[in-house]
Amino acid sequence: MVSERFDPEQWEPAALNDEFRDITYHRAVDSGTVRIAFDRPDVRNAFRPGTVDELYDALDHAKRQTDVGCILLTGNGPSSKDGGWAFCSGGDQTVRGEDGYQYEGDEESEAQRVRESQSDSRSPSEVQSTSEDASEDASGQSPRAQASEQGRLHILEVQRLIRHIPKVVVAVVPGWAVGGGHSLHVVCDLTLASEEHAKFLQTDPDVASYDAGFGSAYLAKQIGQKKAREVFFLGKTYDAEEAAEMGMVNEAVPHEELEETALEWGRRINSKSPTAMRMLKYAFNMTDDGMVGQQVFAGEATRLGYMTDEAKEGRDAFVEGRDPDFDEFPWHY
Ligand SMILES: CC(C)(COP(=O)(O)OP(=O)(O)OC[C@H]1O[C@@H](n2cnc3c(N)ncnc32)[C@H](O)[C@@H]1OP(=O)(O)O)[C@@H](O)C(=O)NCCC(=O)NCCSC(=O)CCC(=O)c1ccccc1C(=O)O
Repeated sequence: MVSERFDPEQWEPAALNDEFRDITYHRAVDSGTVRIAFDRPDVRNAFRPGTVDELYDALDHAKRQTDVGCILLTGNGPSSKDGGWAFCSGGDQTVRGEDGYQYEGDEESEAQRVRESQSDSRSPSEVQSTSEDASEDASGQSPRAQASEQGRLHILEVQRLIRHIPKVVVAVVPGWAVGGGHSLHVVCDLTLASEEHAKFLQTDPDVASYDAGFGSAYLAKQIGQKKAREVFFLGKTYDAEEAAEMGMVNEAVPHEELEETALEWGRRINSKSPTAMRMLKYAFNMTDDGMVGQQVFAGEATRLGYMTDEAKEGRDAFVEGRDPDFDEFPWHY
């Protein structure tokens, strides 16, 4: 069983699913929707470094599927220990070291294996680095294979991927969204929550952590400064209805309808124009993302420009060694 509310008739395992240990990755049978789920329910779906690597890989894979328009990010459950539900409870505090979260056990062996296999051809700093885009990794290794001796804080790379992925990412919250898990739901485009079990809580300052980026500053854009400061400074727990009233949850639905509603949202999203949805996501991001936001939006504008006959004339003229002739193209106003 993947998760109690998971309907196996509606999903098939996606590529990479069998390689993952801490997450599951499925694709809907009837729409361009994928479901990526934390799969550590006994620890409220806390993430360790390997979890973050897998999450990055799954998101990066989903990003590249041109027939996928919607990504559901959720948490499997319930806990086999006490029946509790969670979206994600943030960084696994049991593996937190002095400079970040540590790979452990077989993750360490993986780190050692990767270091040994790469030591002939790469400097130590290269071995420890990751790029935001897996395809840009000089070694050709997936981020999953980049287990490091150093502590990691790379959930922020996942946050940036969610922010820039040209698809709609929906946080589907069946239980606790806490600490770094709360920040993840904040950075997702939409949040759908279980009426009965979803709970939203920021414990970052309790464990001397601080997401000073999207987790706090972007949250304040969603729910206002006073409320966002309350979330962090008082550490109150909010249920799904309260979170919806605050503006950080789009809708609260009965727990047993959560996954079906999420799939229905996926179908609605996939029925819309991919270009329009991509441009809208980047438009929403742009005002908060500074020059990077402008660059991402501008890149898509350039892509649209390249698709025109006008752009083809510019390219063809260069390739054919002649002056371009733009006379037939109007100066639109
Ligand atoms: C989530 C709780 C509120 C749930 O409470 P409750 O329902 O009473 O259940 P518990 O009995 O407490 O928990 C059940 C079981 O799960 C274990 N567990 C829960 N959360 C974690 C966790 N985060 N790490 C490890 N283990 C966890 C718990 O110990 C129990 O185990 P048993 O063996 O059964 O006893 C409550 O559990 C809770 O408050 N959890 C801690 C939440 C927390 O503080 N999370 C960390 C916040 S900091 C963070 O997430 C990192 C931030 C971050 O990502 C980041 C920030 C800035 C820069 C970079 C980064 C980055 O990249 O990491």
